[in-house]
Amino acid sequence: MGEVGNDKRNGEVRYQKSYFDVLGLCCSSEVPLIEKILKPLDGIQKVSVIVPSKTVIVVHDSLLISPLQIVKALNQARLEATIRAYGTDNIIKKWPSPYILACGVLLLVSLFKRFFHPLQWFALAAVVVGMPPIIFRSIAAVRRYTLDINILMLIAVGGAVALGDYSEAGFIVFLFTVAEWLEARASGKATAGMSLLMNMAPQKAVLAETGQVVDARDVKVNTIVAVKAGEVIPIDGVVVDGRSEVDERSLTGESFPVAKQAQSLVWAGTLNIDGYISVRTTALAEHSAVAKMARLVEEAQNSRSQTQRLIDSCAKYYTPAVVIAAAGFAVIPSIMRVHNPKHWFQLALVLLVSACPCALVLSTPVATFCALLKAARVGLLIKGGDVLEALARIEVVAFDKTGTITRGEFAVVEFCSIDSEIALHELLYWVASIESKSSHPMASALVDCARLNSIEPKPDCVKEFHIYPGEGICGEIDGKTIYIGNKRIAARASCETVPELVDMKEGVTVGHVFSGTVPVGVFTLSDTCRTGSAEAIKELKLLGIKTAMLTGDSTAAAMHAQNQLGHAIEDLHAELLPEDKVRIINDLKTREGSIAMIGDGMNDAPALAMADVGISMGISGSAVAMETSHITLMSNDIRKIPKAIRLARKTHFKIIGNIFFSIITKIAILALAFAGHPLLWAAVLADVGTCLLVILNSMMLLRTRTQKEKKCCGSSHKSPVQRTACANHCAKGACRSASPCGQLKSSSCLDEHSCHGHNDAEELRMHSNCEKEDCHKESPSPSCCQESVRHTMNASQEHLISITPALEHQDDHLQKKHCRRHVACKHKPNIREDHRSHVTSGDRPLASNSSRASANICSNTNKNDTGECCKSDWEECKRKDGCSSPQEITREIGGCCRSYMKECGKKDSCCGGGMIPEIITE
Ligand SMILES: Nc1ncnc2c1ncn2[C@@H]1O[C@H](COP(=O)(O)OP(=O)(O)OP(=O)(O)O)[C@@H](O)[C@H]1O
Ligand SMILES: [Zn+2]
Repeated sequence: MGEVGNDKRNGEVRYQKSYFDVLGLCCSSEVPLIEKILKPLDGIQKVSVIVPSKTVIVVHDSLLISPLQIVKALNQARLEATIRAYGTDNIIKKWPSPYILACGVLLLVSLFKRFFHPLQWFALAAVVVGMPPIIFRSIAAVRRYTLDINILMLIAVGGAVALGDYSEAGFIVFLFTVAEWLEARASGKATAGMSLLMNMAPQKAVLAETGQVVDARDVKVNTIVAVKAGEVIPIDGVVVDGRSEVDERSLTGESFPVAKQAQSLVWAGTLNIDGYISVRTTALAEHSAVAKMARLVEEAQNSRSQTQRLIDSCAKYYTPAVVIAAAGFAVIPSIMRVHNPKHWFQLALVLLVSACPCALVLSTPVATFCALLKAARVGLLIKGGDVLEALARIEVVAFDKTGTITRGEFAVVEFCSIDSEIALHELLYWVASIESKSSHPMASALVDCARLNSIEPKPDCVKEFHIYPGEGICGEIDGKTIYIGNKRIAARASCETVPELVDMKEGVTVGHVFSGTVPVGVFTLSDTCRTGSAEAIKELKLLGIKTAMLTGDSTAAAMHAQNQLGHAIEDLHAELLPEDKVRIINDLKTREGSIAMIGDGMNDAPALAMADVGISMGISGSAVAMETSHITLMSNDIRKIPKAIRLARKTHFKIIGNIFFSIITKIAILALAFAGHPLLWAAVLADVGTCLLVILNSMMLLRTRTQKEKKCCGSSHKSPVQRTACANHCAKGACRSASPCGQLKSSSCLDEHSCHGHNDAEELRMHSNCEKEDCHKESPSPSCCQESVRHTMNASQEHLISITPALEHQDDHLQKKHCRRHVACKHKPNIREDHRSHVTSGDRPLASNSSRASANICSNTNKNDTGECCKSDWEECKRKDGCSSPQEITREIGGCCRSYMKECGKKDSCCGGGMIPEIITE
């Protein structure tokens, strides 16, 4: 695949990154060889060798040297290099080469020498047929003064022939060549997944205006591209028109489709399932998230872990030492004229073959490679083997609260002016204008609240904007200096008193507004825990890991989250400044041991860097956090964290197993040789066999647990706890709980267990993650488990089946009644002071008077027949986050929009695609 890197299109320098499959790349011992070949060539900028996948990546100047010339140079050393074409996996040789087959047949015939002695020459013929590739590669290695496995094998075969042991020589050749072929096959399979990851984004894009098909790399930022149903989005961007569902599995590992419409962000490499959208690009193709991810994974493959470095440096001494010892065993006895020189010579040959550290050298990188690949597939970007090793040792996991444990999607509960001189809409205008410059999750809630009340924030009118990390922000607007933040901001505003809110809703975050030194406003915001937060923490506990919460938010808000999590978190720290977080991480590190920190925001970056493993949230999260962290969760599902730790631990055991196994076989063979049985063929078998076993053992990490999942999803006689666990670990190809209220099952699950057919309320609850029992008790229809359309997608991206289960005929009336009791906005304002005016986020006409005003007005005036309720506005849903169900009927009534679902998640019982959200004016 040729990929243009940092090219200067107008200038002459045009660096290109080319990928080569190098089948002759056996183990790390060949890395220096390849570097020696390529580095001196003109126009080569960087060479990276990925041993486990037999891949060489070269960054070169395409004008000075072409990929073809590079291949030629590699093949002069008999390395069997080919250019990897775009979109194809590296060549997996299905059958061994005719030479290997011929070698095998000849060897087989020679076994009959007992009956007819001259047949022994067939063994020699087998050697002759199978040897050429080994000889050529040895010559290439000798020319470059490197000692590699080919030379060792050549000496061993030569020695066996010299001893007249033709069968033995034939066996060595055959075993070696067959094992090489098997290895190539195995690593080819592992790489197939890798190149899939690299080639996720398409190379072509369609310009919306002209319909012209262009190279994705030539598309500039702010170009509108068209993406039809079934097509992969070519470049990161924002939807400007159209509506569809997008499968982001390739990026996030999440198998449920995400609804997109105007203003939604879309990512290159994700699949547009069912609608036509036009996308305004926000990045160049090479800077898209998927390209970044591919680059990181690639770099991760190249970085060597500590264990690996240790092994590599041992191997460096091991091979020459054993070769010298072998030479000693061959020469000294013959000088001393011992009575049995042949025995000693054989012993020397066994030693020589055992000098190859192949399996040992491969033990770490192959396992790491497979683990990183597996992680990337489920939406976990791990930056290297070292991180994986550190992750396996983690003893404490610290979470940031906002945006990590909670959704970070705040809703304004109250917004009050406490200064009779300042009208509410004016205050809201100031706050929203200044907040539009902030990226804090609270900021967007306040801006939204203003917009809902027909106030358009004007960030351009804000001067002297300043952020006080952990405290809030300030800015100058209309000639006034406005401070917005928690109670700490009072000190910044040089105000000594902080107005307290009386009769406040539990668990809300309180914000204060100061104009100069005068307190002018108070607001409260609420946020909810993410689906799966509690589970993730429980799972970490099962893994024996301690959990902590470090938040800049108030103690009350932290306690509220803790309550929602069922007091699962052991260590709680609130009202922290970024530097406090760093200090606590340090404390925990010395007190408890290895620590991982998970955060999303910019102010978490120092803490992420301080932790042994820093984990950042989401592709859309803060870029700084993504840079400083060691792991990025491509989706916001923190349940992936225990998964990652499990994977890391498993990899650790695999590596230990590999190392142990490769050492023990060497020792066994040498012990056998010294005990008087120098078996040359056994030594070769042990060498190539362990190599192969190490690869296969590591590849088990890539296995998907389909079998187990099928069983667990299908079985109905499991305990609820078991079923939750199973629903959660079910990944691709099995059922999976998705959003708090929506659940999707993929084809295999639907087909095999007809999950959508069962009506067992308990089962539905388990699958849909609705935590409240009364969900089903109150509404007989499976309202909780009803993402109404379940998508089945298969990898071919063409066969799209959507199954619409019979969920439409729900008892509408019952739901309405039910909803009325739960849905938000019925909250009555608590006005304690006479001059406090009040707004809630769902309200439109703003009570702009400063008197005892309370306004709970729906964002949409569609009242229902009784006149007391109104449906949530579809337009608003659309703008906020989009409809998560493609069902048109639900769309119209807005019942499916996620902001509604979010509300549902909070209320537990009202979740479902077909229901009508109502906002009640009291
Ligand atoms: N833009 C802002 N507008 C209003 N208040 C803010 C803003 N930024 C910060 N604050 C206040 O400062 C507090 C601390 O913010 P910080 O970003 O450190 O933590 P957080 O995001 O609330 O929580 P966590 O540390 O769990 O992510 C917030 O709880 C909020 O009260
Ligand atoms: Zn070897």
